[in-house]
This record gives sequence, C-alpha cells and structure tokens, in this order.
Amino acid sequence: MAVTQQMKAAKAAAVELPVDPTQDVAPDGEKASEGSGAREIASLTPMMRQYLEVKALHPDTVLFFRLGDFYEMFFEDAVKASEILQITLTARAKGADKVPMCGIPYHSSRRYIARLIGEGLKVAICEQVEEAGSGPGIVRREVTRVITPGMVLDEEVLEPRDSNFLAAVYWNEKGFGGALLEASTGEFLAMEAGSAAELAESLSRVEPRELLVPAGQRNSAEVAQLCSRLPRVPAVAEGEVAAFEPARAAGYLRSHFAVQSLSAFGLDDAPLATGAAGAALRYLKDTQKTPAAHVDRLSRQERSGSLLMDESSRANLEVLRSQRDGGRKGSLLGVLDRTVTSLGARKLARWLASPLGSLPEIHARLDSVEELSAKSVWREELTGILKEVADLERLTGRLSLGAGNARDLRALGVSLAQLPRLGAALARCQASLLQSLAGPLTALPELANLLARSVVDEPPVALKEGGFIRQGYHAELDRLVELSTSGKDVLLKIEAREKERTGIGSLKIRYNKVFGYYLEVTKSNLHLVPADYIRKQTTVGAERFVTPELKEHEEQVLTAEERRCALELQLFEELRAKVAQAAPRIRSAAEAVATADALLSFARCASEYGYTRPEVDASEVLSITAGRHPVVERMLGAGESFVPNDVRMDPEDAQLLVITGPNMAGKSTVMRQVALTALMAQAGSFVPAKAARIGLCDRIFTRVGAADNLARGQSTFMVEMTETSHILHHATNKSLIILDEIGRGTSTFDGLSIAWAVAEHLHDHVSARTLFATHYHELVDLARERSKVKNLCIAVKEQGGKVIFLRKLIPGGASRSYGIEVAKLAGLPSEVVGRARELLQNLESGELDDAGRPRVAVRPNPKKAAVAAGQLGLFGEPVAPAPTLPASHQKALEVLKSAAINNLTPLDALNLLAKLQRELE
Ligand SMILES: Nc1ncnc2c1ncn2[C@@H]1O[C@H](COP(=O)(O)OP(=O)(O)OP(=O)(O)O)[C@@H](O)[C@H]1O
Repeated sequence: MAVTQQMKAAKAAAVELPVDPTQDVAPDGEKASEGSGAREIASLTPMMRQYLEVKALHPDTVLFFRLGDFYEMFFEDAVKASEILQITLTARAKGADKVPMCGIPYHSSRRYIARLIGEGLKVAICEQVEEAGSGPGIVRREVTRVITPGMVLDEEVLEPRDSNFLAAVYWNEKGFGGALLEASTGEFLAMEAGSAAELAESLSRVEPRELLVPAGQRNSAEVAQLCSRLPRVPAVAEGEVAAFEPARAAGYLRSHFAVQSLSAFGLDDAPLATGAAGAALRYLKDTQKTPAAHVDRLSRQERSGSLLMDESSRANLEVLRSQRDGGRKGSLLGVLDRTVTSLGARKLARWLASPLGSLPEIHARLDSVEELSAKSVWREELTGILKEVADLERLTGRLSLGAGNARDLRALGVSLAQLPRLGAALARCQASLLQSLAGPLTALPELANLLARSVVDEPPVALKEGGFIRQGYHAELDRLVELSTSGKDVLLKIEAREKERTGIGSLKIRYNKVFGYYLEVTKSNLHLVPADYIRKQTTVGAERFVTPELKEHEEQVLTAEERRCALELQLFEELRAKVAQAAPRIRSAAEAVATADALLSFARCASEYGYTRPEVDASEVLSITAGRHPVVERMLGAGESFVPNDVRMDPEDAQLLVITGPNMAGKSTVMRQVALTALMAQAGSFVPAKAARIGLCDRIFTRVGAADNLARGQSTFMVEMTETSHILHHATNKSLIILDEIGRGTSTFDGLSIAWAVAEHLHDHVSARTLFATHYHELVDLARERSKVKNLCIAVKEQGGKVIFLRKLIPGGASRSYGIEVAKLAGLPSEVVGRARELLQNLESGELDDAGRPRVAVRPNPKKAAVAAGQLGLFGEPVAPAPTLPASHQKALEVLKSAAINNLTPLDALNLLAKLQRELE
C-alpha cells in the first residue's frame, strides 16, 4: 500500500484500534488492498494514527515522534533519515504492508538533528505532552517545535563560531525587501534594495542558512536570482503570503515590540523590509512555539557605510572559506581568526565579510590593534579573562526564550563575574575604542552576584529533580532540603530499630508508588512480625506492612521532596526572568566582549605574522610596499618563502595595471593580495606588508578564474561576461577591481577584443583602480595609448631549458607565456608536450591561413600524404590523374613543389602537405 495513501486514509477516518503500536497491520494479517480506506485505517494502531495525524500537519518536515527514550521516524521520513544518518532502516508490521521505520535515542538526538538540518531539511519534534496513564486512551503528543536550517536554538546543533541567520525576502515591482533573524541571539535586521543582486549582496554578509519566501514563490525567477547569488543557502522555505503583506506585517511587528510606530527601527517608509521582517518573526514564533521575547530590537541596515562586496567576490578572494573545500582553512578568516570566544569569532567573520567604509571607525580599530599588538603582557591578560567567558549572546537568548537550564544560568554567572576584570583591563588602554568597551562590561554586577549566590557549581542538566540551587540562597528551600534528607535518615533509623526489635535481619524499608514506604518481611520470618504491623500486600516470597510511624515520616519526606523540587523550579523561573530583564545589558556586554576579542585577534596576528599598520585615507591611491598574500604566505612548505612585491596605483598615472607573465608566475596571487590587503585595512586589521597606503574603497569587485556555474544553467563564458557587465555598471572611481584573464572563455580574437574594450572603458569612463592580469600580451600596447595604464610583469628565468619562477613583479610586459613549460611541469605526456611545441612554433611564425587565421599545422597522415603527393606528381610523374585543385590551392601546390626542390624546412613542407591532404579528402 502506498505510504501517502495510508496517510490520507488515516486522516480521513477515525477508528479505535488495538493498543500495541508495533501492530500496524490488520489484526487478521490480511493485506489491505489499494483504495480500501476504512480497512487501511483499521489496520493502524492508535499510535500510528496519532503519528499520521501529526505528520499531516507538518508534511514538509522529518517528524521525530517520541516513543519512550527514542524518537522514531516512519514512512518516507524513515527512508530519507536512515540514508542521511546512516542508521538501520527497519519495518514495523507483519504481512506484506511493512511500514519503514528508524529511530534514534532521545539523549543523542542533537547530533542527528544537526546532520538533517545540514542537508537543508526541517525536523519537527513531537513530544509526549502528558504523563503516561494520566488520561484515557494513548498519551497525547504534540509538535513542540520545528527546527529548520535557519531556526536553531539548541547549543549542540548550532555551530558555535558561525552565525545562523534566517533570511526572509519580499518583493514587488518597486524593489526587494529583506530581513535577517538569528533565532539563537534575537539579532534582527531589515533592509531594502533595488534589485535581487543588491539584496543578495546585503544578505550574503552573514551567510544565511535558510531563505523564507512567500508561498508559491519557491520556483520564481526572483528566488532563482537570489539563490544563484547566495550559493551557501541550503534551504528555501515558504511562509504564508499574508504574513509578508506590509500593512499586516507592520501591525504584527508593532504588537510584538509594543510600539505605536516602526519609525524607531527606521522602517516607517520601508514597506518591503517591513513585510520581510514581519514574516521572519512570525516564522520564528510558529516554528519555535514561543513568544520570542528575546527578539527585542530590530534595526534597518543601510548599504552605505561599509565596503561592499558581492558573494562571488568574497568567494573568489576566499575571505570566509577556501574554494578548495569550503572550509575555513585556507581562507583569510582561517588565518586571522585567533579569537578566544565564539562571540569574538562570529564578530570577526562579520568584520571580514563586511569591512568598514568610514575612516574614523577604521582608525579607531587600527589604534586599538596598534596598542594591543605592542603589549604582549596585556594580550595575555585579556586572553586569560576571555577564556572564562562563555557565549553570552546565545546563553541569554536561550534563557530569555525559556529554553535554557540551570547549567546555562551557571555558565552565564561565571562569565558575568569575569566582565568587571575585563572592563578594568580595557579601561587602562589608551585607544578610545578599547576604553569605550569598559562601560558595558561593568554594568552587571548585581546579576553576576545573584547568579553566583544562587546556582551550584555543577548543576544537573534536568530541572525536574532540582538540586541546582545553592544552599543558603533561600531559607525555605534550605528547610525543605533538610527535611527531606533528615527524613531519609529517620527512615534508615526506623529500619535499624525494627530489625533489632523484631529480630528479622532481612527486614527492609522499601518504596513504591502504590503504598509509599513499607516494611518488607520474607515469608520465612512472618512468625516474627509484631502485632502493630498493618499488612498491606502479599507477594510471592514476602509480605508488605506499614506502621503509623512510617506513614507519618513518609508524609514528611515525600512532601518535602516534592515541595523542594517545585520551589527550585520557581526560583529558577525567577532567575530566568531576571536574566531576561537584563538581556539588553548582557547583549551590550556581549558586544563589548566580541569586539575586544576580535581586536585582540587582529593584534595577535599583527605581532606574530609581522603585519604593519596601513595608512587609510580618502585618496584614490593604493600603494603597498613589500606586500604578501596573507594566506599563501602561511601555507608555504618548509624551506619555501614568500616573495614580497610592491604595487602602486594612483589616479594620476597608474590607475590600471596590466599584469602579464607566464602561467604559474603569481599573477593571481599578487592581485588577490592587493584586494585582501585593502579589505584587511578597512576591516581595521594590520596588513602583510612593509608599508601600505590604502585610499578608502567603496567596493571591491573581482572577476577571477572560471567560477563554474554550470549548475545555475549558465555557461562559463556567460558567467564571466555577466560578472564583467555587473562590474562595468556598478564600479566607481573609488572601487578596486581585480580582473583575471577576462575573455579567456571564448576564442582568442573575441577574447582579446573584449579584454581590450573592457580595459579601455575602465580607464576612460570608470577610473576605478584596476588590476588586469592577462595572457593576451597584445594588451601591453594599451599603455602606449592610455596615460594611466601601467604594465607590470612577473619575472621568470630560463635556465638549462627550465623555467624558474622568480615571483617578482617588475615594470614592463612579459614576452612569453611558458604555458608549455608549465604543462610539462604538470606531467602532460612528453609526446603531447612535443607536439604542442611544434604547433606553437608554427603559430608564432605568424603565418595566416586562407581565412586569415593563424595557421595551425595539422600533422599529416604519412600514408595518405604519400598517396596525395604521388597523385600530384610531386616526386616524379603523377601516379594517377591529379585532382583539379581550386586556384588558391594551386599556389600551395607550387610552394610544395618548390619546397621539395629548394629543401625548405621539413616542417613547412609537412604543413603544406597536410593542407593539400585536407583538400583532397
Ligand atoms: N610572491 C610569491 N611568493 C611565493 N610563492 C608564490 C608567490 N606568488 C605565487 N606563488 C605561488 O605560485 C603559485 C601560482 O601562483 P598564481 O596562481 O598566482 O599564478 P598565475 O600567474 O596566476 O597562474 P595562471 O596564469 O596559471 O593562473 C601559487 O599557488 C603560490 O603557491
């Protein structure tokens, strides 16, 4: 029977069935036939029916159905999950209709959830919401929350050093609106943009994990455009169309934030951003089943004010991830992230993804880095304190949401206790930014004290059984704890006394839910039982008794225990409310911790990697002395060293640098290092150079390599041209452009023409600082025509027939590409290399064919050529009537004949022969 049919049938009918959940086929074992709805339903247990009802409400999720200590998955969910999670797929049933199922233990569910989320799936958690046996029928179960790639609160599912944003988008003919919401911290941003590309640029800074779009739009052209620019978004979810509707969304946001107008958030004139923000917040509340009290702020994000970069430029420059495997290793972030806290790590990633656009802010960061890099003792001191600070943002988020436990309170308390020390250390600094961080860090002493006094050092994970409130914090709790512990002691005393009184050595005081505490006497000792024992129950080998004294103590012990747990829970809630109240102050402190940690990380890199402070100003100059590539220099093997290079760009005479040089010489490396140096400087970091002057850039554009977007349905050349077109349309005289081998995706002449025209346009109309690497050596001639074009090349030396890469950038154009030498180095078969050399020689002779193309020799088939030559009488009389050749080829024939006579080079003769052969074929 088809699974969906079974599910549909379950929805349609309601029949009481046997209780055993494992028996999900008809009691008689008969196979239900297709379409036999009622019988199919009759074949389900109440549990399976409940499952199917819940699943019908959450069809787009993998449903985790709680059964005892396991989450079980059934039907397609089980098939999918067992494959992804690599767990055994079993079947529950008898007969032919087997229901696929698999399960995972409740206690280790988080890592399984993380894997499913990582695949872009949603997981609905269905829990038992009442005690077993507390009502008639099977226990009630409900979905308590839905975890989606963009909606994660669980510590174990979240990647500590990565942000986890949901991006909601809404658009109409006027433009695009977006909202970014981090469920675990409550961070909430909204923005508007003129196009999908512009919006994607803003969203990409935080690498959102999920895109929320209005229902029915998943496959729209707009979503396709956004997704193609946000390649790291693993999932697209749809939300109710009405939730995006601006007026309704505005009402929803006003009521959530309890404000009259959204003007304080900068959203009163931003209907598209409002629509996206309203839908994002609703999605959070719907999936997490929470009022989302921790989302207590919303801010409008403006594009201006930071250095803009689109996702593909960020990817080309390997800012956050390496292109090799998408990991941090091999990326700029991988090198510069020396942060201690997760807060700092996330902050640093944001700084690199979105460097600053304002000089005072850049200088403030640079001042801080300068001070910290000079004082290693301070760095050590600050690092020591930061090691004690947990993820304040996420802890507060969890606790404010009502999802945290006593361990979170403890971790928060310990962290808060460190903050005044951190504040005091920062207050000693000279740099104004560092000093300004001290204030928020010293603003929470009461909460730190409260948590230190109230929560034990090592609280249990579960709240239900108490045991996490510190002795001395609450008098009534202390009394109850005393009562329940002393009550237990009293029971032990009673047991010892009764053993002695009765002479029954095996007498035991035991407990069960039906009788509470009782005295158990084995059958062989019954004759010793005193008259005041009241018999309660007989079991196989023993009898159970109670006494009035025992019952009185039972009352004390049990009620004290119960009241103690209830009181601890109440105290926990009170503490949690205090944390929620202080959330804005904790967040400011978290922000200060993150900033200090990120600055410290920059300082550590500056001092350990030999970076220098860049001069950043409002000019359009970009001048780097002895610059290095921050990542390549750290990846070189033992014995290798990075060769530093100077690059100077100036609007007067060096605005466009044409860089030529052999393959593998280091063209891409030098261009990327210039872009990364500018980016690092604007992020507030020192740079890998002896000296650097960076005129503030408004954007960095790159067109590097053949980013293969075939998956997006575009050819490599089309992608190249689309990206180039984007650059030509958006670059300004403040931009920095990196163009690597423009035009290489098409034929030589087309490519050269395009490259030339692009360079001319950038020089004449855009005046952006441009680095242009090319293998078209003809472009070197542009410098003769355009005053602001400078030629640079990377030096190589030929020695003993080998090419030695010197990696040094020198003035002038390269004379050769050495592509064949590189191909040889790469291990191409010697036969192929030899043939390539032969062809190259021919091409370089500059001879053109009849169509005006450079002539490429075709290696003749010796046998056919001999026949052709014989037919033409080349070596004497024709052996057969010569074919009539068109006039153009008569000339070739003449040349060939004279070649034979005049002993021209064998290569020329062969070429002519080959040409003739082609004609004859
Ligand atoms: N300045 C340098 N010092 C040391 N090693 C370098 C330097 N520049 C480049 N390299 C090394 O040379 C390798 C090739 O450099 P790169 O990819 O920049 O060459 P390219 O000229 O762009 O080559 P192609 O034209 O084939 O794309 C790099 O991976 C790096 O390991």
